[in-house]
Amino acid sequence: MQETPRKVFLVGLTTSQANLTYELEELGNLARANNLDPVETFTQKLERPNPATYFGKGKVEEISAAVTTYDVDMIVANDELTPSQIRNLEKATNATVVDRTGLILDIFAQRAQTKVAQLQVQLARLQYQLPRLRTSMSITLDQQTGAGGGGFTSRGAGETKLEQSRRRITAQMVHIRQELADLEKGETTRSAQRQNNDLPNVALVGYTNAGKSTLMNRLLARFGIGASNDDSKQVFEKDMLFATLNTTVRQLTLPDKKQFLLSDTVGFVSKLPHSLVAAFKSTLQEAASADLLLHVVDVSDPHYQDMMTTTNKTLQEIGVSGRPTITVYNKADRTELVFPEVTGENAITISALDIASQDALIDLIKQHVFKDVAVVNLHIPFDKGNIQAQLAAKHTFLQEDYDDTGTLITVELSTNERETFKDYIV
Ligand SMILES: Nc1nc2c(ncn2[C@@H]2O[C@H](COP(=O)(O)OP(=O)(O)OP(=O)(O)O)[C@@H](O)[C@H]2O)c(=O)[nH]1
Ligand SMILES: [Mg+2]
Repeated sequence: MQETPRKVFLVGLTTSQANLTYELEELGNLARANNLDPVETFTQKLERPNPATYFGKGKVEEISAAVTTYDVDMIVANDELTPSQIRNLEKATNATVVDRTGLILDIFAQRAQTKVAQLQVQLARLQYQLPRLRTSMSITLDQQTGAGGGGFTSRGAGETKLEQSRRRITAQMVHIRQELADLEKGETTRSAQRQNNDLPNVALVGYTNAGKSTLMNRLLARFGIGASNDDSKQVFEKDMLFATLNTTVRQLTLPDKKQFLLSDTVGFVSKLPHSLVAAFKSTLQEAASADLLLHVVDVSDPHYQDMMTTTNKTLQEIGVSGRPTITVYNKADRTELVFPEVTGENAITISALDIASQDALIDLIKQHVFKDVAVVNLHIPFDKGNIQAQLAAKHTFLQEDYDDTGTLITVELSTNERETFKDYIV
């Protein structure tokens, strides 16, 4: 059963580049996803954060007073704070201070389903926790990760105890890295096998909650193996932040037998902690090696442009750049926009829930990933029936005829396939 949400303050700074309205709305969503209830927001305009207390002195006093008035015991900060900023703010306000990074790590920890995701998140948390052992948040983290055994509850705890915790965490990190390396070896093999498969690889990427998994499921229901009869191939979709943490790859077969692989990936949010970005780099290999990215955008969100910028920045950070991309403006059913509508070579407005939209998107994907196909004529001797079967499994023949020695086939082949079957091309 869900406990009553804990009341918190959201606090943030307007620095020169920040879009604080967008970031605070996002922070509120992150807080709510952690069962926190933001009751008030405090902001201040500063060139850069105060190195000691994040806010200036006056603001800290204002917040301290409000902590008493509102009877709030937790403050959520919009940036990643330094360990000493957290400690000083906690001392001044008498409340627990959590930063954006801590919140995101907690959500990921709750959502992680697979062994790899769990280890990656745990590693990221320990890395975050290590320099923060003397903040009150680390006590909660301790209990959750079992890292420090929930050992010290007062800030005056002895250096030895602190040293012990540090050592334990470091040892745990070494262990997890080893376990991950072992697990990833298996994953690399699988991914290499897929590459041999020769099928174009299309990856769904985008901001969290944009509708990536929904789109994947709708397309799978129609074009997946076994199609709608097979629910086990469906991925998890839900109206929540970070519903998906691990990458799923599925094969789609279109009515004309053209095939491609579609992968669903973790969603992004601004200021995604570096430790998590690093941790999920390997999970995001599918996106990095994709022939085509579908950048899914929730166009019904007033902040969708900021979300697009966030996604592009994150992709760059994980080393995915210069990939051919289609921007998919999704959830148009919640707006006044016309859909489905192709708006240029690389953009389309759709609703993932709408069949006509799915078809229009598939057409656009085909134009991109099968653009190297060409019509060829093949002559296959009668004793090479296996070659003909191989082709028939993947293609609808445009024409089929016979002569004395074999079958004459007209079919669309990709560059790779034209190479494979070059002996039969006439
Ligand atoms: N109205 C409407 N809702 C949609 C559409 N696409 C997705 N949704 C809803 O949006 C919510 C989030 O969808 P998901 O598919 O889980 O989003 P995601 O991009 O996979 O999110 P993460 O896994 O968190 O990154 C769900 O409640 C969906 O039903 C759409 O085209 N129209
Ligand atoms: Mg998802």
